[in-house]
Formats: sequence, C-alpha cells, structure tokens
Amino acid sequence: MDVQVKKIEGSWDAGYALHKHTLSSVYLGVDEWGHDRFDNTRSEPGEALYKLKYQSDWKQVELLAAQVRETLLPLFGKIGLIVPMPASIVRARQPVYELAHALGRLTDIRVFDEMIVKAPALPGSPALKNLYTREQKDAALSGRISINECITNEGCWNALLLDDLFDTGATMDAVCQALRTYRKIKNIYAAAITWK
Ligand SMILES: O=P(O)(O)OC[C@H]1O[C@H](OP(=O)(O)OP(=O)(O)O)[C@H](O)[C@@H]1O
Repeated sequence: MDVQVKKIEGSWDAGYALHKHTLSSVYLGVDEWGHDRFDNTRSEPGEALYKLKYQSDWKQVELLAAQVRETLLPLFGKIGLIVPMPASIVRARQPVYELAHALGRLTDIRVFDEMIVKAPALPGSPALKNLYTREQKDAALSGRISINECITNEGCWNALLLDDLFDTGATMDAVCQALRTYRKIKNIYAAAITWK
C-alpha cells in the first residue's frame, strides 16, 4: 500500500497517520435525487478505509491493520495496550474496533475497547459528523469522555490510540486528555489511517 506518513499534532507523546484521505475531489454537479456528486480520488489507505466504512468491505481490516503495524508502530515506543476511539454512529460492527482487534492479533497486544466511555450527545445537539471546526467539536465533546479504569493488573503502560480518520483532532485529544488522568497509563501515542 502506498503511504505518505504525516505527523498528527495533539496532546499525545507522538502521533502519525498513514496518508491523506482524499487526494482530489472534482464537483460533477447535482444528480437526479438532488445530491451533489463528486469524483473523488483517494489515496490507497483512503480508498481502503472508504470501502471498509461505507461499503462494509471487511476484508480491508486486515490490510489496514497490517499497514499500521508495518509503517506506524516502529515510530512509537513499546506499546502496552491499544485503545480504539469510540464511534458516534451506532453500527453492528464498528470499523475502528475491528481495526484495533486485527492490530492486536497481529502484534499480540491487548485491546481495551471499553476503556473509553463516550456519553451520548444531549438531545437536539448536532452530530459530530455535522460539525466542522475544532472549536465546535471541542464544545460538543466537552464533559462527554470518561475513563473506565478496567486494567486489572498492576503497572503502567504506553497506550496506542487508534482512529480511522483524523480531522481536527478533537476526538483523539479529548480521549488523550481523559486518559492522562489514569495512573496506569504512561505514554500515549496516536495512530490514524488517514487525515482529512
Ligand atoms: O479529528 P476529529 O475532527 O475529531 O474527527 C475525527 C473523528 O470523526 C469521525 O468520527 P465520528 O464521530 O464522526 O463518527 P463515526 O466514527 O461513527 O463515523 C472519525 O471516525 C473520527 O473518529
């Protein structure tokens, strides 16, 4: 898979994404249902993620997890546990959780998919996907992320936060800041498949 790694900025100790999601987007006009149409050219990780997230192509999970292991993991210190970012949209299978578990299997690192608790948005408030600025997203996430202190053995570990698409960084930053309060977490690293 062709990758073009970029550092992602935030309150973590180190963070990287594999590639830009969409390389070009040409407006084609309005279709017969009144929807805007675009001709999008995606990077290879972007296309794989698109197929996974919007076409339920679950074969992409293993490919993307293997790429994260090969390309991004060597950029971090030793990882003790993997923490997938919570989704906003309810789905029977969550792509980011599946990616985290595939990466966990490849690396023999434990995945904690119940460590981050994201409280539902207040009724009537806009969905995160309909917000665009960092300020709007920070406000929408404020007070909603909490930590389920579910590590049962003693010790202190480096955590890898894993997300699919990195946009403003609000989601991973809110999670990172909440995780900093957990005494069993040492360094925090951030990995995303693509950046917007
Ligand atoms: O960097 P940010 O600006 O925080 O945006 C990135 C987040 O937005 C998307 O999730 P979203 O909450 O929209 O829902 P989904 O994962 O269920 O699609 C995406 O999957 C990331 O988690």
